[in-house]
Amino acid sequence: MLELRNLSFSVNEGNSSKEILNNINLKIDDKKFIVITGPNGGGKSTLAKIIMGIEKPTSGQIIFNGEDITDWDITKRANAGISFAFQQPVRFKGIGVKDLLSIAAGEKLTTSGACTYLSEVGLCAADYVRRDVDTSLSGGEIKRIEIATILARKQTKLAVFDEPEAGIDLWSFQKLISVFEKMHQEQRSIMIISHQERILNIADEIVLIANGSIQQIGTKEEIMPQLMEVAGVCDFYKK
Ligand SMILES: Nc1ncnc2c1ncn2[C@@H]1O[C@H](COP(=O)(O)OP(=O)(O)OP(=O)(O)O)[C@@H](O)[C@H]1O
Repeated sequence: MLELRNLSFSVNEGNSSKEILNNINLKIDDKKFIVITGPNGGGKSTLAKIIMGIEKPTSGQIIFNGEDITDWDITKRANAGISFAFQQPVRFKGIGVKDLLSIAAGEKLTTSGACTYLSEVGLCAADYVRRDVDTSLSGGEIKRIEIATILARKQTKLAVFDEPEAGIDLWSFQKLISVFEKMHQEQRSIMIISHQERILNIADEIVLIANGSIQQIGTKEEIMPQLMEVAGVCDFYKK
């Protein structure tokens, strides 16, 4: 499904270059659920942005379903079936929640159709379906609405979520776990960037990224000891 080959990413800082990702090699097979984890600033979000086409790698290749998509723009990648939920979702003044879900679905949704997706992410649909996707929504609300847009995108083959748990209350978090499990059962590939042990628990495979490099790939049992060794990360893994 997705293969990252020798992927590196650097940015210019004054007269020098700062390396953010260094020689990342990773395969995400069809229908796999992988979690990317690791300490703050390790390069996880940058990797997700490179997969979606928001950032361009300095070197390396991205192969999706056998095609080299390294030079494809965001729209082409989205049309090919890659969906992305931002760590901090974008807000749109003047666009309603129902409109946004319709854009994601690629068809004009009925109110009840839009409500189905909102209910799946634990929102009382009637309260939100007529709201705008603007700054009046709380952080947890906009996060869940964005996750609902990914559910509405039926052509999604690979869904990438950047810290979906951020700002989500405990009850809704349990709902989200069910959403990810359902997506997995629907045979979509899922990549979630997360610090949450309950998300690590349901992954097929966990990738530990620190200092811009993949440190280890394995099951939760294999990864946990190394995870705890990576300086300063222990506090982030809350049960
Ligand atoms: N455009 C940029 N210019 C300069 N530095 C950048 C740029 N983009 C990312 N970085 C730096 O690269 C590092 C990796 O950032 P990234 O957001 O990918 O980390 P992360 O692993 O997702 O962290 P977190 O867990 O805190 O979300 C950070 O030190 C960040 O400040």
